[in-house]
Amino acid sequence: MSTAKTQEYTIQGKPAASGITIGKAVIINSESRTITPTSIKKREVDDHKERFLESKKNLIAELEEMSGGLQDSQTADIIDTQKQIIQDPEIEKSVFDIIENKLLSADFAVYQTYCTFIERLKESGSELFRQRIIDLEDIRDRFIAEVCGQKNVKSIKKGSIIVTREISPTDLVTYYEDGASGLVMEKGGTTAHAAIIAKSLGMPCIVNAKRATKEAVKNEIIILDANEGMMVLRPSDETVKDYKVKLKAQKKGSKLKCSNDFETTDGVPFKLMANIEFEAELNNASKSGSQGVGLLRTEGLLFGKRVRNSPDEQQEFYEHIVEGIEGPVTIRLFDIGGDKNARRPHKETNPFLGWRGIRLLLDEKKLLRSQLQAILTVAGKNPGRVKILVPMVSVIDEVREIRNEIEKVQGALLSSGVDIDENIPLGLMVEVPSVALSAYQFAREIDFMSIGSNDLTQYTLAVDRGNDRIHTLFQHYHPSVLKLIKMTVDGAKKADVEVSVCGELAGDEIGAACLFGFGIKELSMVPSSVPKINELLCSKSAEEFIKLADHAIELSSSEELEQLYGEWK
Ligand SMILES: C=C(OP(=O)(O)O)C(=O)O
Repeated sequence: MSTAKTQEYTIQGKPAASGITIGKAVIINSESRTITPTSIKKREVDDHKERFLESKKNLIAELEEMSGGLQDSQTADIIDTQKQIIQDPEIEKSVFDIIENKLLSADFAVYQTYCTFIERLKESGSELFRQRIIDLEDIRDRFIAEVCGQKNVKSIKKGSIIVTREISPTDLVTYYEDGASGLVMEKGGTTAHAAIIAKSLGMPCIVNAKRATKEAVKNEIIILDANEGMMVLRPSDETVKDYKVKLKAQKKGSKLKCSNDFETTDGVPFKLMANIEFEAELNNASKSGSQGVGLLRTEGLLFGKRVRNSPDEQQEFYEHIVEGIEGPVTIRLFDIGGDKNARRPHKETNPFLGWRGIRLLLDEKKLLRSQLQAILTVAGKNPGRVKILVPMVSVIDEVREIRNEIEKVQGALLSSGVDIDENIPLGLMVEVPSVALSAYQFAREIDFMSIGSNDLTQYTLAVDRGNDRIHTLFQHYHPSVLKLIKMTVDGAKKADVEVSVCGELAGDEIGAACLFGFGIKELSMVPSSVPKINELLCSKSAEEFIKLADHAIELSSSEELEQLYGEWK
């Protein structure tokens, strides 16, 4: 609900992806727990019933996809129960009754129906029904997101600015492909997954914009100035005029290509790579001048309306990426869990510390093997170009087990006459402090290491990277994070293994300068950051970066590093 403000005013957030855009607001309220009743006309009844049935079909299909990839019987049971609930004729009867007889919208009909059932179960006080309640709440929220999602996707016009509490990366890409030009999120920090994708797509984005969905009005023109971390509501004609001038300058000034060679003033070479997840990012990645893909996130293949998880579908995707860019492509195995769990059946109290990344894949062998089969087939066709990266490693056995799995799948491919790349490099993400602290021991087991500074920061500082209440504590320049990075470099060097960084720190000026100073010669980042980091690393000698890094590691806080950098630069 909007306030009665009629004058221009701004909402301040935090810049997550730079740029300015002017467009009509599209409000997406992804927090669907309280839905207010919306009346509909008699002639709209069929449309709303149809919307319900369509959403039901999509949810069932999604659950079936999920159970196709999952093996453990507990998970299969939960999925089965959820399917039964969705297909329960009582639910459909109640939803239709609300739509037809009370003339209320499909999202509210779903909401009220599920809430009534949940209340009944709660009243029974039975411990046995507890899991049922969780299932019902989960389905209710997904159902509403699905019903509303269809409505919202249809109403997106080219140039629209998405204003939402939070959004999944796959939904964001869908809106981007429909022409959305910017993103305002009420929740999240600058390393929330959707914010990273927005940056990669070149969409201006701010996070932490309090009350944005309440204050912005659907279809009203707003200005998103992500350089200043704010959005302007009800802008005056004069403000719009000023911003149009800024927009023109932005178009002229946007530089997508590196203008320097990839070496410092004293000739020390470095590599700058791109982080991508969707085909939509490929164009920016190759235009940016990056020397390959240092991180291909693959979770997008499993969620939302883009599900493509069979080996053939995955193979097509990986091939498209490998063909679409020059240089090596590092494919990270599915990193499901944490904030990338929108459609997972298990609810966990601490998802970031739970069933995530490699932990999940080693339990879900069918899913793991289908991905390995696809990657290894593409690697066989493009020898020397594909690397495999393992997410969320915390103990050494996980690395050994995954190597074993790779060998098994390679054996099966060879016996069916498929070429393989026998020397495909296997690397691990350094995200958990246990790996950084024992870097040498881990490095001996693998071919390369890639530091995921986003997760390494969250696990070192015990700060949920997406939690807006504590976002100021998420400090990737924190001396303890830098010390762990340095320890990783030292351990890897002893084992003669290369280290790169693929977290946001690599695309950040202060971060990149220190990382290079620590001796890290490969940095992977959102494509739009490549030219800026190239310019920075080409502007000084390796010795100067080393001096900065040596000094940085002795500091006591992030603020001190920012100050030091200002003086150093
Ligand atoms: C690159 C990283 O992974 P994610 O996809 O979780 O941001 C990281 O944690 O730094």
